Amino acid sequence: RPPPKNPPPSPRKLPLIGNLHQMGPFPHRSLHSLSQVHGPLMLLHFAAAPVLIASSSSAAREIMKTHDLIFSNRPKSTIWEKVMFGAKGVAFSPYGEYWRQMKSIFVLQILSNKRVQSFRDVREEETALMIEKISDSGSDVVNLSKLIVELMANVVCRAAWGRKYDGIGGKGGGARRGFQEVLGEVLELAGYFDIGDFAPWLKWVNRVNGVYGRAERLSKELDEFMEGVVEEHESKERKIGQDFVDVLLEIQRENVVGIHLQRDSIKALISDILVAGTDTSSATIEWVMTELLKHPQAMKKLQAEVRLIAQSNQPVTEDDLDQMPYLKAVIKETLRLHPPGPLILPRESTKDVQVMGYDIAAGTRVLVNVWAIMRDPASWDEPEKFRPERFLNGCSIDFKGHDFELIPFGAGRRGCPGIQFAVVIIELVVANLVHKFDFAQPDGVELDESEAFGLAVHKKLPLLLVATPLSC
Ligand code: HEM
Repeated sequence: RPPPKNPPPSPRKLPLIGNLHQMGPFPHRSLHSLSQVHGPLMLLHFAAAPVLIASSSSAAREIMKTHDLIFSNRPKSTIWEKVMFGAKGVAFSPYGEYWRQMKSIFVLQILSNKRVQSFRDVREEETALMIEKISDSGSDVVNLSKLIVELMANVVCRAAWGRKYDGIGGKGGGARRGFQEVLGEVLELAGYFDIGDFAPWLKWVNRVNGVYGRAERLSKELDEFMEGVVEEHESKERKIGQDFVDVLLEIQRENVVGIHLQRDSIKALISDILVAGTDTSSATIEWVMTELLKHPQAMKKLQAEVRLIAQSNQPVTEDDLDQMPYLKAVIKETLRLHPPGPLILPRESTKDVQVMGYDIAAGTRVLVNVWAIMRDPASWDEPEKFRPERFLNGCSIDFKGHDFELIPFGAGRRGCPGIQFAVVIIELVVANLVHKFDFAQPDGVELDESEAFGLAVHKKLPLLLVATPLSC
């Protein structure tokens, strides 16, 4: 095919590797710097593959709204396919009828408002347990990051299959190692940059360095694990509940969506929830607490709001959350500055199309740099500052995918179906933490804000704190 006549501006590329040398360890930051020279829509090359980079809210709107249908495909991911049951879930399945049916199961059945509500007890119990662990630590240093990761894994696993992540073995009585370790490795590999997806002639690199071998081993382990979960749910002795696996098995039995839901699809959908739902939410809570520690005035203001609404000797409940506008503003501001997926998930064009007047060829990958968009001075006053107040006083900007200057959950057909599931647990955990404790850095420990890039961008170093209960 001849190259498009009017492509977007491109930084100079090198033979064979294209622009890969310009990526660095934090691609969202490198791409942001490049966009300041080449503009809000750039065409880069990762090896030979063209990759469109959108770095402004208008570019994002054209891609995820005006031409959403054309950009609703996901590019093929070899690792995701190997580990996640042939990518038969929602997140990486190609756009088409199968994806539409899986997404409708997510939106209407698994992550509907009613279903998310039904896990209220799970969220409140797990939050109370975490608060108890912190209380028990006395004046010792608490690794809050670790507690938050465990809490999120417990909440998601209890919603998915009715038990905590460490309370279940694989098929035949036990996986070879704990589920937490398996999940940790799945998350690590899911965030791996696979050069073989951009330059098939470089796939040998991942065979030699063992990444594909690891993915294949991990896929067997995950399959064994999920098979144990599904078999347990099918067993006649078990009382039918309403966790995600129960819902999926019922859809399978009753043929609700008009297709036979295969066993691998059930395992893939559950795995999608584990991968997309745990790390993103725990990273967000970590960043909220980090920003609050860095900004004592905001912490005080939030504590005052929460302590006014919730009774001092009772935990904050989900009923209380609607009366906490500052809490909601703090969470929005944190997602603006620290989106767990700074480049969201990649998209791919299915047809030739024009974006902002430039020609984009079919089959072009797309990365929307929401990190850059949400720090764009054209949309935000003092964008680098943490100022939750910007979302108060009648500001109607929300992150549900309509305001393209704030899109940490993406937008359009491929937008995140887990917003409600994520937001309610994030709000509940943060409200309970600041309600119950005053926090301080341990002596001699600086508040570190470095990032670790992966499927979700976390803090590089764990958040270590000393927690003093309110009553002291
Ligand atoms: C703070 C928490 C979360 C953030 C920031 C987040 C962000 C995102 C983003 C940016 C995308 C890509 C959207 C696009 O391409 O436009 C996405 C997709 C997705 N998310 Fe989330 N997410 C979060 C929590 C969750 C939770 C809790 C679940 C499930 C329980 C979930 C399930 C999914 C799924 C299945 C997709 C793929 C959708 C598709 O391809 O059609 N996410 N998420």
